[in-house]
Parts: sequence; structure tokens; C-alpha cells
Amino acid sequence: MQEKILILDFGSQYTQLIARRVRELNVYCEIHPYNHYPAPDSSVKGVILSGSPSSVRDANAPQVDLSPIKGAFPLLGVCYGAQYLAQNYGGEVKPSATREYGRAMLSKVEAANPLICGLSQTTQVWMSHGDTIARIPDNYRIIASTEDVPVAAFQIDGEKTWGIQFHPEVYHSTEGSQLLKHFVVDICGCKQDWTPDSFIESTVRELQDKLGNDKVVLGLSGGVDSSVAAMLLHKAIGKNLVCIFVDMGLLRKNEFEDVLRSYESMGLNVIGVRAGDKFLSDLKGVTEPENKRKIIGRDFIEVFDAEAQKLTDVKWLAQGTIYPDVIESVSVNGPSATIKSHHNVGGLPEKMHLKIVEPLRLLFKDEVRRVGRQLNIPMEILGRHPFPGPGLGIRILGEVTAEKVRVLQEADKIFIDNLKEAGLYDKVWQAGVMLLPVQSVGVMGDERTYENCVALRAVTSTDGMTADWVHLPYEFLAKVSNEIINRVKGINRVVYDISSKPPATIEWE
Ligand SMILES: Nc1ncnc2c1ncn2[C@@H]1O[C@H](COP(=O)(O)OP(=O)(O)OP(=O)(O)O)[C@@H](O)[C@H]1O
Ligand SMILES: O=c1[nH]c(=O)c2[nH+]cn([C@@H]3O[C@H](COP(=O)(O)O)[C@@H](O)[C@H]3O)c2[nH]1
Ligand SMILES: NC(=O)CC[C@H](N)C(=O)O
Ligand SMILES: [Mg+2]
Repeated sequence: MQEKILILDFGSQYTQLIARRVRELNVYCEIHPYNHYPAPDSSVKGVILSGSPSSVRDANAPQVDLSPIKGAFPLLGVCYGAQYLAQNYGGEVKPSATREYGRAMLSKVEAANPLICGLSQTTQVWMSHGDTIARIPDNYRIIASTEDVPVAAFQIDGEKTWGIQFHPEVYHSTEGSQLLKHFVVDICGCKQDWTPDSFIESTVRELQDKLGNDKVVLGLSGGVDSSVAAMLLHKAIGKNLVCIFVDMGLLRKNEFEDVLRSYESMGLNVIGVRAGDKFLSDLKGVTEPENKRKIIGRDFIEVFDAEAQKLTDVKWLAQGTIYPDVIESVSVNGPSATIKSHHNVGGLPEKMHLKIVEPLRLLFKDEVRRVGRQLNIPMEILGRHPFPGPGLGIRILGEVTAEKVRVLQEADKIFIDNLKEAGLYDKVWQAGVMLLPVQSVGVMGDERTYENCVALRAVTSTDGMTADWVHLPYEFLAKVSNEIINRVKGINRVVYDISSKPPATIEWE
């Protein structure tokens, strides 16, 4: 049985970060909403309570029944979790005189305590709270303090239960990972055996048990998730995996051929379907971004389904769902507002009457990449920038035509090739070119031109939720602009997008 740490989520923006820090220690963990957690069995080695935007003093503050956990399993409360452990067992939480956000220096009071023994005597931690623990119950001991927060860390006497007011999971808590290691390894006794190799081995075994001799169909996009899912399935069931890669006519220049070739060299059984004409004709005259997305999504499902119908005896549809998608769908905060209909090419399950298999549903993106490396997937696939499902269709503002696709593909290729040549591609999280529905006057060879404008976009990000524009060198931008204007017929002006997300988004539609 896979040993694990349970993380009970009270809605903190940092809950996923706690999980990632624990996983980085090669310890498996799962996030569950505080009000629906599974009864802990012997595979559970310890429990972490997350922070929360709520205050324990609110009448409707999240309440959790800790009776199956507290005293029976090692327990660590972070921020709200710590305040909850103080408030509900005889202590008192009050609003802080000054709200505390950011850096603070933690000093050890009980230096030998197993939670903090390896940390420096004073160490930088990150705070984010408006409440403070004013009084702890009689059987609690303070083990560390900051200047403003006397109860920065405590332990309950005779119990493996701790609370900490700061956030060990964030980067700015310099010895935060060390503290988490003390908890999950020294205190909970986790063996640190959750590695890409062990994941591959156990997943391949599970897939073989589950699928037997059944046939599985999977959509390959050229992206990281579907490629890694395909290689895992390929390792498990070989030729019983059939992959379909659809060319919607909206991919980057030469991408369909290049990616298909990589897949074939990886030994995958791939069917490439060219369906660009259908997409372009259905997009004719359509300018509204959400309509464009809906049409592309609908056409994708039709094309994929028609191709899959040609295969006989398929029982399963494989998907590259990853852990953040799973957490999002069970989150205590509920689904968030729709800014854009993402994953619009992911609507296959409703349409196809197949059982679903999702070999990556427990992994974070960086873990998917590590597994991919271990499976020898080429870096040209693993290191590829994210690319939106609707492709260049949402980078051509307004109506999509074959000619605009061609123009954008040329400009995009120049930008991406230059990023690679300058050694900037891997430093940028995502880059692309937007073709604007704007014409402007120019002069070329003494003649007046009246042509299109493109915007270059390059951002840094970790998950696409927030992003900042990249400070690309002026010389680099000059070279790209020059090449695009000189070589791509139909473009006479290049601008660089210097908007962060929020308030802008990464794609323009
Ligand atoms: N052109 C395509 N041909 C076949 N399948 C596709 C194509 N584009 C997307 N898919 C399928 O739809 C799924 C969802 O696509 P989407 O791009 O929204 O997800 P993703 O999280 O970016 O995954 P990936 O990294 O695999 O692209 C993909 O994982 C893949 O299975
Ligand atoms: O699979 C996808 N299907 C989509 O419909 C889609 N729209 C945007 N994106 C990608 O998501 C990230 C955030 O994009 P935005 O800031 O534009 O919302 C960026 O990485 C975008 O490229 C998509 N990915
Ligand atoms: N980060 C947190 O868990 C904050 C807890 C609580 N909302 C406070 O402000 O103190
Ligand atoms: Mg994708």
C-alpha cells in the first residue's frame, strides 16, 4: 500500500504548494476538502491542516471533525490550521493589532523540538494572517516565536500535534522545506520512496490489471500531458493503445509533420488526421472569440469521434488529466468564474460511450515532466511551451482564414526560432505571435503599404494562472521585428505586448 500524507484543505491559496513541497521530498500526499476527507487507514502517516481565507472567529468558519486524527496520527496545522487547533481546544484567537504579511524572523524557543531541531536559531519565515493566537491551552508549549507573534509555533504535550503560524510551503520561508522534512520524514516516518521510477512501475502494473487485453484510444496533442500518458499506456499495453492526432489546420508551421514523426520514433501507434478544411470552413465569418472556441471544440470532437468509430472493439478513452484538474473539480472553493472556455477540445468523454482511464490524475505538471524524462520522451516534446487547444485560431483576432493562418505561421516561426537560437526559449514559459485585425500605413521601397500588424507575446509563469511579460533584450526584439517585416508578406508593423496577467490574459482571445 502506498504510504501517504493527507492534507486537509480549508481553501488556502497555498494548499497545492504544501502538496508540491511534500512531493518534492519524494513523499506521496493527497489533498482533500476539510469536510469530505476519507477515513484515515494504516497507509496514512500523518496529516497537515492548510491555511484558509476564513477566520476561526467567524460564525460560519470551516469546522472539521478531527476525532479520527488528532492524537492518533502526527498532525501539523498551518496558519488557519494552527489557529483552529488553539481556538477549539481551550485557547483564544484574536484579531492581530497589526496584520502581518510577508517576511518575519523566527527564533527557536525549544531548540531541540523535532519539528524545528535542524533549523537555524533564527530563520526567515513568511507570514500571511490577520488573526493571532492570543492564548494557548494549558497543555500546549510554545516552541518558536517572532518579535510580533509569541505563538509562532507550538506542540501539544504528549501528542504528536504541532501548529505553526507561518507558511513553510512558500519559497520565502528559507528553511520551510527542512521543517516539512522534519515533519513527514522524522516525525511521520515516511520512507521517501515516491519517485518517478516507482510511479512508473506501479502505474504500469495497475494499468495492466485494469485494462487486460482491452483496446484504448487516446488523443495526442503534441503537449506534455497526453504524450506522457501515451507512453505510460504504451509501456503497459503496447499495441492495444491507438493514438489519434488531429490537425485542425491551426497548428504551428510544420508542427503536424514534426510531432507525428517524433511520436512514431517513440514507437507509438498514431493515426494522423488532417481536417484543416473542415475547421476553416466552419469558422468562416465567425469573429466572436467564444463562438470560435465553441466551433473548434465541437469540430474536434466530431473529427475525433468519427476516426475512433473506424477502430473496432475500443473499450477505453485515455485522458491526460493531471492532479490540479482533479483538485479544481473537488475544491472547497468550487469552480471559478469562466473567463474563457479552456479545455474546449477536452469535451470527449460526454460524447463517446467509453470508460475513462487517466494514468496521470495524481501528478503535478513538474512530476509529469520528470516521469516523461524517465520514459525517454524527447526534450522537444517535454520542454515544449504550452499551446492552447484551439491553436492559432485564437491568435488570429477576428475571422480566421487560410491566408491569415499562413501569415501567422510564418511570423510565429521566426519568433520561436529566434528564441531558440538566442538560448531564450527555455527561459520563457510561453511565447507566440498574435495577428491583429488592424492595418496601418507603412513605407517599403519608397512605396506606401497598408498591411497588418502582429503583436509578440512572451511571458513567465508557473501555471498560467498569473503571468508577467518577459523583458526580452531590445537587440533581440529588433532582430525579430526586422525579420518578420522583411520576410512575411502582409505584415508591416510589429509590437511587443507588455501586459501582465491579471489584468490581461496570455492569449488575446
Ligand atoms: N490536436 C489534437 N489531436 C488529438 N487530441 C488532442 C488534440 N488537442 C488536444 N487533444 C486531446 O485533448 C486533451 C485536452 O487538450 P488540452 O490541450 O486542453 O489539454 P492539456 O492539458 O494542454 O494537455 P496536453 O498537454 O496533452 O495538450 C489532450 O490531453 C489530448 O488528449
Ligand atoms: O488547452 C487549452 N485550451 C484553451 O482553450 C486555451 N486557452 C488558453 N489556453 C492556455 O492557457 C493558458 C492561460 O491562458 P489565458 O491567460 O489566455 O487564459 C495559456 O497557456 C494559454 O495558451 C488554453 N489551453
Ligand atoms: N493564511 C491563513 O491561513 C490565514 C488565516 C486567517 N484567515 C488569518 O487571517 O489569520
Ligand atoms: Mg494542450
